Amino acid sequence: MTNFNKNDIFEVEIIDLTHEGAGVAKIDGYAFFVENALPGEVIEMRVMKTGKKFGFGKVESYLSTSEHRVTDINVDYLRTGIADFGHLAYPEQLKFKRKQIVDLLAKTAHKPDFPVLEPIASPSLSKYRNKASIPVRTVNGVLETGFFRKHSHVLVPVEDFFIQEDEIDTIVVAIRDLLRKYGLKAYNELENTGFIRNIVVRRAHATGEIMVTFVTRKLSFFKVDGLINDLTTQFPAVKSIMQNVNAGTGNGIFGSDWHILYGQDFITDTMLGHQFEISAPSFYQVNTAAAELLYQKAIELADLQPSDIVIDAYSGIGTIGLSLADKVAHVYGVEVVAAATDNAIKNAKRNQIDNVTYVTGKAEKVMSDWAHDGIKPDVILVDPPRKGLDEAFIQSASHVGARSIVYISCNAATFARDVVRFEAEGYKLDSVQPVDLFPQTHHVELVGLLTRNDLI
Ligand SMILES: C[S@@+](CC[C@H](N)C(=O)[O-])C[C@H]1O[C@@H](n2cnc3c(N)ncnc32)[C@H](O)[C@@H]1O
Repeated sequence: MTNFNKNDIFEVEIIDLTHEGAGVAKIDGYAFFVENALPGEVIEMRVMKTGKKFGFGKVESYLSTSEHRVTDINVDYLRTGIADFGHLAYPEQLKFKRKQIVDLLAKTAHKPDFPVLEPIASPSLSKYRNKASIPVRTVNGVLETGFFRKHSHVLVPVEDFFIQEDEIDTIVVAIRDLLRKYGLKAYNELENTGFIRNIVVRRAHATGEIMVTFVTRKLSFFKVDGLINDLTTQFPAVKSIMQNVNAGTGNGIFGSDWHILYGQDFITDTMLGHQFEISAPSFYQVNTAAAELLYQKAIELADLQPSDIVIDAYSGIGTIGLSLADKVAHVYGVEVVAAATDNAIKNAKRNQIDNVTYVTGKAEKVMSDWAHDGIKPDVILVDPPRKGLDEAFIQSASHVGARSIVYISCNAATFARDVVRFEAEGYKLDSVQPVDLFPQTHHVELVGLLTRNDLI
């Protein structure tokens, strides 16, 4: 076993990538993770840090570079994680994401070589994000907006975020300048002082309407009138300015205290031919055009019949359920964020859809209530957060006899775990279709279809 000291230099070959895009090199079986290094590349690596099981290295020089390397990427995008795969050619990003799903299904669900379909690419490879959550901090005595360096809270000032819509980058810089003009103080998380913690901007992809949320440490907002006047004069597309007060010291962006500073508390977008109100606390997919492809695929896999009862679990503002309601008899949706359910109910009315029922609650509890009430869904569509489904949800969902489960997942690891649980309850995995919602980043999205064994 080699002894490693900080600043030692080794010649190594990169043999793999971690799921977050770092290169992996091994010396005598000991793994080093190296930023900005791709499989096949031979580098001189400087040892930066070592632990019991693995260490971190830095590229000192490239002795050979990969044919799949993108050379004109700003390294700040890799350092901050804004685009941690930005140095890898897009077709290779897709291959890597597919392989991750294949590997996780092999490891966790004991399905070696499951025929995961070729990923559906995102229609846009950059400038696709319709939402930005930008931290505001003081750097060298000046209020700055940017992004934290990976695994840290050191702000790297950034003006061009590469994967966000241009209009969002422009308004973030303008807001930064207005905050400076009005002398507002950036948050200091070490001392829990200062005022502006984050700026959250959401822009409806189809309509161009913009919502700005100022996340502040306290309620009282110095010089807010001038700031709002300047901002709305400069950007007439701003339809909503919100304030969220977060006095906490944790990492969560939003607190629970919301105020309307200007206009309405929602913006409106169009997806798959329907209009959707979106409020600030509600989830809304960040890559609208790719999300439309994902939802279309999910609806296609559901193979809906006019007499079907569908459950849309983790329904957010109703995007999926309302997009399929005209094909079925009734849709029941459940979502834990009340503001999102409120949007879903209004969105149903706005689109003259009356065969839907949306409730606020935890999916695991409401699914069991529905089962007790005798609701017999034909299809259960789930779209949970990264932690996947609760065991209780899988139990109740499996006992109501739905012919299929359409599972949209943003985390292949929890998806693979939940496939095992559904299989124990009599379902079988039929297909897995990755859809790339997050080009240039490590994030993976997929839709899987499970069908009941006894129906085959
Ligand atoms: C990935 S989003 C999907 C939202 C929606 N289907 C869409 O595509 O816009 C997951 C949603 O699940 C909600 N959620 C999280 N935990 C939940 C729970 N235990 N029960 C119900 N909804 C939950 C979140 O608030 C969020 O709206």
